[in-house]
Amino acid sequence: MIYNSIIETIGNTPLVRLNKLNQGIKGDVLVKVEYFNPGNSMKDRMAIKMVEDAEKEGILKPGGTIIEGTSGNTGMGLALAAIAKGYKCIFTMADKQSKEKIDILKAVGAEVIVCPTNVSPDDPRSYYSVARKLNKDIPNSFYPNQYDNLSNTKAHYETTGPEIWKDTEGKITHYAAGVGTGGSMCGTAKYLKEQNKEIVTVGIDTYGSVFKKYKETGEFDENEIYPYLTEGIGEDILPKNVDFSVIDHFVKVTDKDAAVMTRRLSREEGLFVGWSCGSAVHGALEWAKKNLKEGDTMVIILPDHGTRYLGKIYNDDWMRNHGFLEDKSYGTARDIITSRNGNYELLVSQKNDKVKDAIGLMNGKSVSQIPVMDNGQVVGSITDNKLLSKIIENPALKDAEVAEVMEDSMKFVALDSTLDVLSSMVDKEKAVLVRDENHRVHIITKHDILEAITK
Ligand SMILES: N[C@@H](CCSC[C@H](N)C(=O)O)C(=O)O
Repeated sequence: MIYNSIIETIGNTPLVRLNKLNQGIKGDVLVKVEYFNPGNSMKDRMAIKMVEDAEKEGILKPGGTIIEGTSGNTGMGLALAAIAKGYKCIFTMADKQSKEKIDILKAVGAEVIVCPTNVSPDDPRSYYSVARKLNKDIPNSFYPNQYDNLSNTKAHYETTGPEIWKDTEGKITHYAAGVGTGGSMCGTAKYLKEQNKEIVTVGIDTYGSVFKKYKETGEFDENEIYPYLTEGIGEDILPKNVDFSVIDHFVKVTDKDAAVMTRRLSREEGLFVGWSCGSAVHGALEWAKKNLKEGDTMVIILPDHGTRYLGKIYNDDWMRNHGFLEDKSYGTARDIITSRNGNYELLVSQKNDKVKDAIGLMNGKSVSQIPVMDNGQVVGSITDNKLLSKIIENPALKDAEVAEVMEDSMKFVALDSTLDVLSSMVDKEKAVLVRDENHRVHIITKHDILEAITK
């Protein structure tokens, strides 16, 4: 068969049976290996659809520039579509994404702008905001917005779903996939449920992302949001492509469990896949162990290829430095709080307190950082080293209000965040905060984590 261009080779990826990692699970577990797409990821499917739909609607015109915020894979799909159709590409990416992804995008001629990860989505520096601003400033540019552009879901409704239905001869009973933009999860799930409404769908989420909590409570809980390492799934926004009505269950997977499972997929199944594939398989198998029955068929999507993570999860030093190679199972934020035996004291400063009083409080209790409150809510933080440099520059600040000198709030983490997750966060962050079952806020510092790890 001869194809007219590389984009005609998108889709029709193989379903492969797991032979080792599924030990102890009843039923058949199949994975759909999406790195067989020309851009080595599932995102090729929706990238070409977003481009062709925009052409049809006249939003993308000859000579145009495609601008997108991406964790890398959608960028690659868009870059291939752009090459075939003669467009330019500019991508914005968060600095947590692997260097390989940035290099790959540059290799196919795209311009890449790296933006900070640890800012909120509406901060002008975020990769979402920078993409939107470039789209406003650059004439004849097109911003696909994979998060809210429903062509994303449609691509999977039209291709991924039918392929799975056909290749399993309608025998699929369970479908599992990571949820990032929501397109592959929901487009495929919608198609499959239309063929057989009994099919059960399991969305895989990360710790630090809002999806699972939102599904369970209907509330967008900002306290669920904190930085995580896994690339390509999880979110701090609710994309329009996430249709919660077609996702029956969510399972959260830690960065470490995902990384370890990804390496096992390579070594035990010969599937050299990317990090979120480990999340999908770890979460799906955890769910399958409890719920799959003899005769069931589960299909799990493996979104991308392992080459993109050679410097991270496939690098032993990187894994060791993140505590991911250790065998021992870690305690959690809950354990740290329990070990305080009910001795509860959260030192805080109020937004309107005088700076000199806040310093007095920190000195008196020998602490180096405290949250700042306003009306019972955490609104910021002060740390001794930043405060010191500000006061040296301007001694009059001693008499100012704390609001004038405070920094961003410490991040909230989940009560069941493991110490490995906590330690990777306090590397970048100050201390972190956690709410217990009684909604009391506790602070966890680097010192607390070290003590818990060495106990
Ligand atoms: N917030 C996520 C990325 C969400 S999906 C983006 C998509 N996979 C892409 O390739 O652009 C993250 O933290 O990686």
